[in-house]
Amino acid sequence: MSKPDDPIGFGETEIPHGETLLEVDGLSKYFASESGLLAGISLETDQFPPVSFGVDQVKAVDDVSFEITMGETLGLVGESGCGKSTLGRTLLRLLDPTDGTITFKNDDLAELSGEELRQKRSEIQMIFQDPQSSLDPRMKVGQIIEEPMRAHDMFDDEGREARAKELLEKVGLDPRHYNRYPHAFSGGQRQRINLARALSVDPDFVVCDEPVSALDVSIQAQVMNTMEELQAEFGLTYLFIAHDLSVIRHISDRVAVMYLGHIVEIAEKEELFENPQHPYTKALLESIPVPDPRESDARGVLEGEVPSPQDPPSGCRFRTRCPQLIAPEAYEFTDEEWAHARTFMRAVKRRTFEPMAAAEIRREFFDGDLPRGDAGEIVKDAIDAVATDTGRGDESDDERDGWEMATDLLLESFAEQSICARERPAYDVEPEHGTEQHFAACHMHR
Ligand SMILES: Nc1ncnc2c1ncn2[C@@H]1O[C@H](COP(=O)(O)OP(=O)(O)OP(=O)(O)O)[C@@H](O)[C@H]1O
Repeated sequence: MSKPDDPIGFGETEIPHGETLLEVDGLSKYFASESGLLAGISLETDQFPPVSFGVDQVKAVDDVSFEITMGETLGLVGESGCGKSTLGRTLLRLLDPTDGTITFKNDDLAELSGEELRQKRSEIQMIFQDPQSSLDPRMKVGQIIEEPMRAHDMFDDEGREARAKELLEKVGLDPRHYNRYPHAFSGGQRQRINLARALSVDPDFVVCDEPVSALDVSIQAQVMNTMEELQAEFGLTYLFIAHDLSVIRHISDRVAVMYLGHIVEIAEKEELFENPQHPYTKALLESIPVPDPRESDARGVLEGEVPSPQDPPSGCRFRTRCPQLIAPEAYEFTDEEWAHARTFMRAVKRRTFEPMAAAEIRREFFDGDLPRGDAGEIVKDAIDAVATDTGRGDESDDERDGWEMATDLLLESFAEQSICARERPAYDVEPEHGTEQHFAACHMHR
């Protein structure tokens, strides 16, 4: 925490350590999928007039809610494209939110504009991944660090220089390098310059977007350690975005896991790593490379592609890849029958097996026994549609072949009827480690 007599701090902030600093509620950010005159216009040959004017939107962040408390580091992790950067930028109002509120110290940032927003911006800063391109090569390090202070009319020239030099030292650089240009510094040092610049205006909250991803592993830990020291000294709160779980584990107090625009799990760090409750989190944790290659075969992998954020799955967004998709209640599946049907449905959808006779498919996927009742009839029709001896591929009069028919039949009858497709999950789980809330968006916890 910065002390009032600390020459570099501007005094205590009014929010006590551990109290809510930022609260995000129902935040969404949609992008128009294409810019230009013809964006959103599509040709539909089977209708009249053959043109539709649907606005295609990329739902990069979709109805996200969470809080960050004063002095903590919330890690935000997820695969590339899941919306992490968009969320970070929207919090800072570098992007305008489509919907929702961002309450920062009692102000709704989503509503602020003009001078009010400009004022707030000194309290929230951002550090980006690429320390190379975020530093203007024509400016000296001192000018770079002083720039935000100048923009916010802080201090006179002398005061700014004194603060810049002090900050250089605080971030682990030599204050005598004040007059050097960025190219004279290594990647890790350049990220330290970025840190000094962000801290120059004494922010409370720093959004760190993959700040160490471009650095060598050996340098990553050093920069993170410095960030932790600065956090303790200046009472900073971090939202730390990374795709690398070992980085997240190093620095976070709590962790939020993002998938396709939604937050699917939030928990204290130890709880999340030791007691993950969302199948996506489990898959991410299992995909961490292990030093012993003999173990690697046994590890789960994320199957299938991430669906398009333009047309995300209903209900749980992870359901199309989830190994634990819940059986639809309309049928009386046993656990084993459902496991077989689910595996078969995925294999047909992805066409992961060579065409074979119907009896062979039954043996391969169902141990020879189809599910009982209506579910069995559906599976039988699907098998017949793709099997070499009963396949209807050649007979179909439109472009749909047997695989497509089988895929549609199985998905519509089973996957789309699951609670996972019908309702968006949101549950609190009893934590095994610590006392913080453990949120998991998975119907297994219903
Ligand atoms: N300006 C934009 N216009 C249209 N779509 C965008 C824009 N910015 C991001 N997107 C889309 O929004 C989705 C989320 O992107 P975002 O960059 O936030 O993800 P991310 O998790 O930070 O990924 P990465 O780690 O690769 O940066 C992606 O599908 C991306 O293509």
